[in-house]
Amino acid sequence: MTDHSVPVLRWTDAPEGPAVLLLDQTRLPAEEAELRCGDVPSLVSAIRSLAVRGAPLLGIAGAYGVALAAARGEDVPKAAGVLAGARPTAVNLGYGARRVEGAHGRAVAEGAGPEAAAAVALAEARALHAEDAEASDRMAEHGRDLLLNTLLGDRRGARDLRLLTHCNTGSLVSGGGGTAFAVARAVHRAERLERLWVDETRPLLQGARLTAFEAERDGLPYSVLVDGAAGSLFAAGRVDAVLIGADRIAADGSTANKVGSFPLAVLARHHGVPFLVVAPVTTIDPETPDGAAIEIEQRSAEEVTANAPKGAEAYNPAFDVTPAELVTAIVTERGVVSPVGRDGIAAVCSAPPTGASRSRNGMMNS
Ligand SMILES: CSC[C@@H](O)[C@@H](O)C(=O)COP(=O)(O)O
Repeated sequence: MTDHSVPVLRWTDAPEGPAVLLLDQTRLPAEEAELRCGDVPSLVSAIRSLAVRGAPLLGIAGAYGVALAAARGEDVPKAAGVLAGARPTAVNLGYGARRVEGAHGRAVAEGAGPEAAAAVALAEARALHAEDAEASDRMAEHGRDLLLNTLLGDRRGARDLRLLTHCNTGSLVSGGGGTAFAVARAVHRAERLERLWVDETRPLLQGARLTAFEAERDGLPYSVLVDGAAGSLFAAGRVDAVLIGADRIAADGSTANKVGSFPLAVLARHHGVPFLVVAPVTTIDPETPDGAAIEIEQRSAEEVTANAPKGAEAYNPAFDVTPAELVTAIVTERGVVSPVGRDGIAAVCSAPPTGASRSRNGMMNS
């Protein structure tokens, strides 16, 4: 995993009181600066500005945010609601906030005083943080084995892999090594990565600024490309698989991820290339029946109109939805879902938390 001189996210009790400390991702790669969020409004602002971002890390931030409200003696359900709504698409944010709210509420119901209940909330946030780190390791193993042994092992022979990724999905978005990027890193450590193609990821450049930063740090061979160049790479036969993360996976396997992911899935299908989604089970939302039901965050026009005439209007969705039928497999910490559909999604959701992958109900061993 990438070592950051400033930790991606940590809790502090001292000296000025409890706070969530963040590596400010808006300032990368130029500067590794720490941002102190001493109350829920400042954390919500950091979430909205993408100082802290990426689905699993948003879950961790939401969890610590609720612990922060509890430590400050504030209205915990209200804080959880505000945090959960700060960005609508990434389901982990609400999951983390609501999980800690639940632990705090149960402690209060059992008679805990404010300090004891706040300690329970913090312990729950820490547990979620540790679980996410563990999940990264398992996803990396499952994804690497799926690529090297199952999907591409026979077809590609001994040739090393050219993997294409979009947005940023490494240790900057996780308590551990990340999701899709963690798989690329594992392939690299297996000495089977020829190249990681890094989409720059318009408009906020999470690929060019953040994934390239992580690839550089971890020594992966990589190239940055503008998002629109992916088609010519596929046409030239220079992509062996696409790896992306997810912000929300619906019950049918349809996947919301950074805008520009869906066109990659179409390209991958056209060229017969596997398209893999790598995400922890916490990113699956069984309450969302299908892709059409996923709320897509719309962002400000200013993010895309810097070079347009004054007053230009914009269409700026943060995410798009890839239909389940275009996803070759979903790699989770509990195993791999393939084919992707309701049965496989239901099976992985009910699999034991650290269990090995299974070979029934649409899940296959990797
Ligand atoms: C493991 S991260 C998966 C997704 O959260 C990631 O691909 C993504 O789209 C992040 O979007 P962002 O708007 O930068 O938070």
